[in-house]
Amino acid sequence: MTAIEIESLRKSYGDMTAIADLSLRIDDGEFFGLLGPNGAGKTTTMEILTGQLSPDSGQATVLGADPAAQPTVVRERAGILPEKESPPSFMTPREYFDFVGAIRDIPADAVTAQTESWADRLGFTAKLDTLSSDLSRGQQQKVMIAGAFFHEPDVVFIDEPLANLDPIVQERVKRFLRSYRDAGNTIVVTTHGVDVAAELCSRVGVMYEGDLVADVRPAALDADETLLDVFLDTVDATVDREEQTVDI
Ligand SMILES: Nc1ncnc2c1ncn2[C@@H]1O[C@H](COP(=O)(O)OP(=O)(O)OP(=O)(O)O)[C@@H](O)[C@H]1O
Repeated sequence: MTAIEIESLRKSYGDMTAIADLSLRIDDGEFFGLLGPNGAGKTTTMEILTGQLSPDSGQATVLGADPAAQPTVVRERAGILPEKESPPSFMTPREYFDFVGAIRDIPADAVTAQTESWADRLGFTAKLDTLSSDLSRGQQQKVMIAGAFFHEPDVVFIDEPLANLDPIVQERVKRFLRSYRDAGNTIVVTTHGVDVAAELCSRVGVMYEGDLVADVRPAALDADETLLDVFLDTVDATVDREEQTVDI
């Protein structure tokens, strides 16, 4: 089954083309990584898939629903962790989780169980009743990760999941993400961490100037080839091709 389908997607900001004719299919149960240099269009793609932005043309569907036309359908079934998002400064993590539980319609006892289990898993039990404004950036990131999974979404969109986390917590988050995918869920991450993508993802798409320029299965790479090699070679080859086109 297809979890995410993108067909001839285009999005510009004024004269700036952020997404140029992007097509991509992600199957149920894939752990998909979106890589690309700064400005490649990764965040714009994620924002379209999560219903935060409408495309200029083309189609995108998430679990069969159009995020632009049916944003609440997508938000109900998807977990979203945008880049640089923090829990509200005026709430404690416990209050934030109660809030997430309320808007997600999760029974109170399940919210309590999830709160305790996530605080234990990521090591912030002692901070559950501290105002978020008094948490470190990494502690805030832990709270946001937990909140994205509270309603056990079928599809999760995560921007830089390991940002600001110490190495011990990074390992715990990686282990959790693998187990979540092994349970049949679909995960889409955007990251600049090529090593992280190689380690976690079953499939990696490389974007450059709004287009997909490589589609790689890290496990299928030759022993003497790394994902970083593929990434650098693909981007270099695309830049060369464009420069030649301009010369002609
Ligand atoms: N609101 C906006 N207004 C104008 N231009 C924008 C806006 N948002 C993004 N862009 C431009 O669109 C292009 C794609 O941006 P996007 O944020 O999707 O890239 P990205 O791959 O996520 O980059 P990064 O890795 O740096 O986060 C960039 O050239 C960016 O400057």
